Amino acid sequence: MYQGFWHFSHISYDVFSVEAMMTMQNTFQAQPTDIYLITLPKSGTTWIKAVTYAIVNRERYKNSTLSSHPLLAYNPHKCVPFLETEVFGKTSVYVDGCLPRLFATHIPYTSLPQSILDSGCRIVYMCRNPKDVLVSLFHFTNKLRDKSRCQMAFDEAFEMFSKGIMPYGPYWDHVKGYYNFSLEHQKNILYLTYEDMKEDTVNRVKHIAEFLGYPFTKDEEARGVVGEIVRLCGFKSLSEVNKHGDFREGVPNDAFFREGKVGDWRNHLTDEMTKVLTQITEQKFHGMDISFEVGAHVRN
Ligand SMILES: Nc1ncnc2c1ncn2[C@@H]1O[C@H](COP(=O)(O)OS(=O)(=O)O)[C@@H](OP(=O)(O)O)[C@H]1O
Repeated sequence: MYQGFWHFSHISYDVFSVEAMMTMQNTFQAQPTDIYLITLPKSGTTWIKAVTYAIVNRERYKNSTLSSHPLLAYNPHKCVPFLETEVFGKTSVYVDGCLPRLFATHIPYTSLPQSILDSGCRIVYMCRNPKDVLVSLFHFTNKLRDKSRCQMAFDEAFEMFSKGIMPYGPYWDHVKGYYNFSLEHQKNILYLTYEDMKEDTVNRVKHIAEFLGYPFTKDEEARGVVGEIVRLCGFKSLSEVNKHGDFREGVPNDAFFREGKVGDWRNHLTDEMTKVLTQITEQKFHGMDISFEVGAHVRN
């Protein structure tokens, strides 16, 4: 645990380790044009990476046939790198000196490199109903090939999650950290939920584009560019592209695409588990204008 949050150790995950993050805290230099996509694991990282990549690079690929778009060939995690992997030299496929630099990270607010906060760059934060995060994380870890390290029963996973133990957790503190930051810095951070994005993808995509300074023109809207991006980045399209192969050793591409639905927790949590997580969430988010109910919009 470091600065109130759980992290991997160097032995478990070198570039994502707490040691790597601590090094970066002091040395990483953000640029004002940078864009950071910040999430907790299993909160929509892959989706927001795809959407943002498609928005920001749409001019670049506008003449390419649909089949040559990078998102139809590569996992979105290859198109938008994690900050940690980039800083520690494991470059991704599509980071080739283009501006803006597009990074994703799970680093909690309290440990984010200061230069990111000082640079005035744009941050998109996406969170998701904790119950669905737990379920998604449970399935993901059980899909990893290194079974000895990750296998656990659902009630064990629940126990750990509700105690705050997950990578970059506690869940509630992570969400709250960025929520509080967003109250003071609405120009710099867009706070989204997975549920809102699911419910009204077209308008959310437009909103993200505007926030990032890449608004769709009337002509683009008339040509259906927004709809194309929504389809390209939709669960159906991405899960098809990523049906085979590995993202990295032991992590199959398809592990990032399971159901892509809101509310699958209802198929996993007992009434008692539901009660516990509801209580913790109500208590931790007391006074915050945040809801994961479909139809309830988070501040934007
Ligand atoms: N395009 C798209 N649209 C909607 N939903 C999507 C999409 N891509 C991935 N997913 C679902 O997101 C869940 C994985 O979360 P993350 O992408 O945050 O995982 S990770 O942190 O990058 O490992 C995981 O959710 P669950 O299906 O509930 O497990 C994925 O299925």
